[in-house]
Amino acid sequence: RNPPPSPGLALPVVGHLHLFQDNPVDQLDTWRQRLGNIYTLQMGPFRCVMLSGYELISEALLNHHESLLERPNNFSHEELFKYSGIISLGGRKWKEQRAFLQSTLRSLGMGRDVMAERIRIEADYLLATIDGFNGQASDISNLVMVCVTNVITGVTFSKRFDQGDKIIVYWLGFLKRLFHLLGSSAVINFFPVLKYLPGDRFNYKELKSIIRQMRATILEWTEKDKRTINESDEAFEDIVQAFLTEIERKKSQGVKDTSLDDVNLLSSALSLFNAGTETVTNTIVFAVLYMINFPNIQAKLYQEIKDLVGTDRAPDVSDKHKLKFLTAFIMETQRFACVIPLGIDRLSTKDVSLGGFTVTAGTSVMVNLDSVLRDEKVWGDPEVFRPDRFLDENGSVVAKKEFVPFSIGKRNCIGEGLATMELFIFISALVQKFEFFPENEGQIPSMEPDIGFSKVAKPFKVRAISRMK
Ligand code: HEM
Repeated sequence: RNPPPSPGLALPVVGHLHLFQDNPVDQLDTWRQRLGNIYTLQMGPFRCVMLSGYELISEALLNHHESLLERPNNFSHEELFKYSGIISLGGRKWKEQRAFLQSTLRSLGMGRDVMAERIRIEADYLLATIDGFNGQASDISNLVMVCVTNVITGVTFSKRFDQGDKIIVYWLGFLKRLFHLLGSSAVINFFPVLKYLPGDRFNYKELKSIIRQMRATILEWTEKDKRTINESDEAFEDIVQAFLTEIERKKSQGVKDTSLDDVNLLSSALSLFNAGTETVTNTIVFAVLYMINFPNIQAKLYQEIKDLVGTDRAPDVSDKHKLKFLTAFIMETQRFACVIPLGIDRLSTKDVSLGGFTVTAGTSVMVNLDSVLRDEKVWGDPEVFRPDRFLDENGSVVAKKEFVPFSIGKRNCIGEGLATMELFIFISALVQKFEFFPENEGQIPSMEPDIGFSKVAKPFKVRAISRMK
């Protein structure tokens, strides 16, 4: 069968888990250098194959996509999400759910002016709140997350919240804790028996309780009883309205085998929050961190906006083609930060031949996006933060195929269009309005991230001095 090589002896019960060092992403890179772009890891009873480098990842996700569209049978997808919602569904139901959400997001304006307007309102709120700090050093990550969350609550439920709102304070607590716990409880994916230990050493019980509370909140936000559903409606103000209408249509057509039901409504709404808030928030926070680390780059970003847009109005999406250095800066921020380093795990449903090896059916397949975004052969100096790498000699933006923060193929990020718009509007607004400094002069906060399921900047405070006063 020619299985991909493994990094060493797989011990009974634990497999290769004992070989992991503190920083898992660095560890995977070390194995890649020794074993090549494809290798096997035995994680408890589960066989995983790790793919690195653009060639192999694109071969898997573009050429063999039909065999790699499912999610593995692990604790996160099975027990927490009960194989429901866009992230955890597989097969025909996933296809139905994805097509429905994609077309609903499009009809709600993803990539168009109406969506830009929604984001603009949140960007204005962000600027006004930061301005209110009057240059006092503060950690802005929670505030950014409120604004980014409001974009999703707007699209999903037509709701928005102010920073001090009790419900949003709770919600952010859930979201932040959820991402932390998805990292610390990941070991249960490979050793399900650990969840039966007394106490809650691996945060299994807490994680389940948080998901339960998030589902209850989402159910409340849908305001199902207060909505009037009309099956013939074609225009909707939010995803919930579109979803409930489709549920009614399916019912009246007598369709039973469908993913458009109440369970998937809650789970897909939860999926959009889980996938669409941390990622965008972290990227914006990293952008501010990099601006503090590289004042020359910050000055150049401001100068570009000042020269090409001015300071009387905020930059909008139609300015993007002019703001080439800013666009390159955002791309370099995404490359350098790589907030979802290992994508979301897949399951091979057939034997797949990859890189000269056989990945047998039933194997978990992980794609190491970090290995592509930091590949020395592609970028030359991947450890250097250099936005200019995305500009050619005429100053035009170069879109390299290896720029893959949203992954590739049929199951790539469904929110790419929305995220790209959010990053442009939020970051350009911040650059135009403020000059950012470290909390204490001369003490630059570290760019080294905390690594769990996602990469997060270590907490830092920033002084934002308004350029408009
Ligand atoms: C900078 C921001 C973002 C990054 C870097 C990012 C990255 C990713 C990555 C790497 C995947 C895994 C794709 C794969 O399995 O191959 C993914 C999936 C997904 N993302 Fe994003 N994402 C971002 C923002 C968003 C936003 C704003 C939304 C909400 C609209 C969103 C919704 C999703 C969903 C629902 C999936 C699962 C898709 C599926 O299973 O079919 N993401 N994202």
